[in-house]
Amino acid sequence: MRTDIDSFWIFALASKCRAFTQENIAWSLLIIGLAWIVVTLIYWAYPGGPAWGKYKLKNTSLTISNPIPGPRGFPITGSMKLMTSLAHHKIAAAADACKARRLMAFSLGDTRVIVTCNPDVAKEILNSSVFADRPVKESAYSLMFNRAIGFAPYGVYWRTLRKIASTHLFCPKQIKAAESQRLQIASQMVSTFNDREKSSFSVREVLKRASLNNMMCSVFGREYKLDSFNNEVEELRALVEEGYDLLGTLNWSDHLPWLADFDPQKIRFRCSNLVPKVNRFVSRIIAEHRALTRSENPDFVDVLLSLQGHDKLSDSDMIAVLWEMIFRGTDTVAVLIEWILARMVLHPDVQSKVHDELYKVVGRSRAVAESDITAMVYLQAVVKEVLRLHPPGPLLSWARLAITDTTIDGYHVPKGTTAMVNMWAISRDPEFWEDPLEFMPERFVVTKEDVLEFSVLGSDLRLAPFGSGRRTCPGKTLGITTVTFWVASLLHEYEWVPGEENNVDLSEVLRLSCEMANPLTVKVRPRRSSQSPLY
Ligand code: HEM
Repeated sequence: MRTDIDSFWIFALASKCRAFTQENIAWSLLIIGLAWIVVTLIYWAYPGGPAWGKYKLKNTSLTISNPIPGPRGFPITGSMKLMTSLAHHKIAAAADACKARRLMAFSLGDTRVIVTCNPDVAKEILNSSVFADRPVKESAYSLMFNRAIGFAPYGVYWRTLRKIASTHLFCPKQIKAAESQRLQIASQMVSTFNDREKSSFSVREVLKRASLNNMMCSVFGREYKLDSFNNEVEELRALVEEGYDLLGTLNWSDHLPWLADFDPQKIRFRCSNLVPKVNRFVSRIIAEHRALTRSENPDFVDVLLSLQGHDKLSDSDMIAVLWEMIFRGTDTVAVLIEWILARMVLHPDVQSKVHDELYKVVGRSRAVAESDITAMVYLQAVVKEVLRLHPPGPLLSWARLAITDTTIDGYHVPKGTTAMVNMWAISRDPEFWEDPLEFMPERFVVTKEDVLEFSVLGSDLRLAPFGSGRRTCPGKTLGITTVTFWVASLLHEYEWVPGEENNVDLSEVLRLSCEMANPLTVKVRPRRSSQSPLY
């Protein structure tokens, strides 16, 4: 009330004062507007665009050597356009145009970003403790991912989760324990495809369902048949789909904070609708586990419930961790298998070499077992070659965040900068790969005794589709085991040929993972005359 009276007197006085004429107010606004435009243009003129210019101008006392080269983009928004559809292609093209493949700077609104298309610089970034944090998007916060491994800030809580993951969830014993479940799902996939033998069909639906069922079993201990409809699976599928969409969307409010109140893309609104549903779903499963006595084969919920002392998690943290596992483990695996099958259809000569290897290692009389995979050198090379040309996370899925000021490739990188690695560009670079666009699994087959096997698990940054360093993918062994075994089973049972339309379209679409833009359509021909069940 008092404030209203004060403002009344101020306006009354101002109206009497000659300085506050309409003309003067208009001039003042014009000058302020012009000053704002000038400052905006000065920010924008700096290499890398407005966010980098703002940093430079606010830190004039810092003697920052030469700036990191990069596109300016637009004033205020910077290079948002780089992050819309197929960001990995656009970023690589921009890096070429700016001659900045080693390190390029750009702005996403107020966010300073660096990106590299070079393996040495990628190693410097990913293996540095300075970049052990992640920039957290609003959607990730809203969807509780800041309490799960992927987006938890670097610190004690994140370290505890990583320790739990490596000692309990992804340890060799736990992966081995889920072998029979993978075998059963492989068998169900084979039967499903057998029913579709006569005509061409899309494989995506079956792969996504198989992958979701696999994660439902590992995480929640739920076993579902691939060909039967189940409300619980459908419910979870819808929740996961909505989550993918939200996390995969570039949220303008993350980079232009003044937009946040308006929620222009309705991301906050959709997240707030989704979270209670996820909470209800996962809480119900946790409650059921609490009510039961421990099973012999513990699932992830059992493992988390059994933790004691410092490692014990609250229910809400458990929900976040379990939800993330379903989320991360489902689409990466399905997306990668679809790319592998597409390449098999496109390169029948390579497919027949895998068939030969299957014949030698497994024979025709029995199904593939996981223990056969170690002897299948050529199949493993095929998986690596597909990871090289079609990494599910071409920009390594989630970026890193600089915790302190640091130096990368001789350039000053300030605290709070987001760092990305364009793995897609690195693994197609002719400087590091011979005939990089050719599909040649042979490049990964060790021929001479003195040549070391190429590991894709993060030690060689020319191909590190699971990332590297402290925040490398904890599910990589599980992921690669599942993919290789399922592909071996599918190729052992069938020959994969083009569908009626006779075309395999390798165009990509980048959501949370990089998928085939047009789902693969195929026909199958059984290879083993008597279709003996696998299980
Ligand atoms: C083909 C399969 C997979 C691929 C290509 C893949 C790829 C990746 C990549 C590139 C990262 C970021 C690494 C970095 O920043 O250095 C990541 C992180 C992560 N992945 Fe995977 N992943 C796969 C399977 C899985 C599976 C099966 C799970 C779990 C069930 C999983 C759970 C995670 C988690 C929790 C993180 C976050 C780690 C952290 O921030 O500490 N991933 N993954």
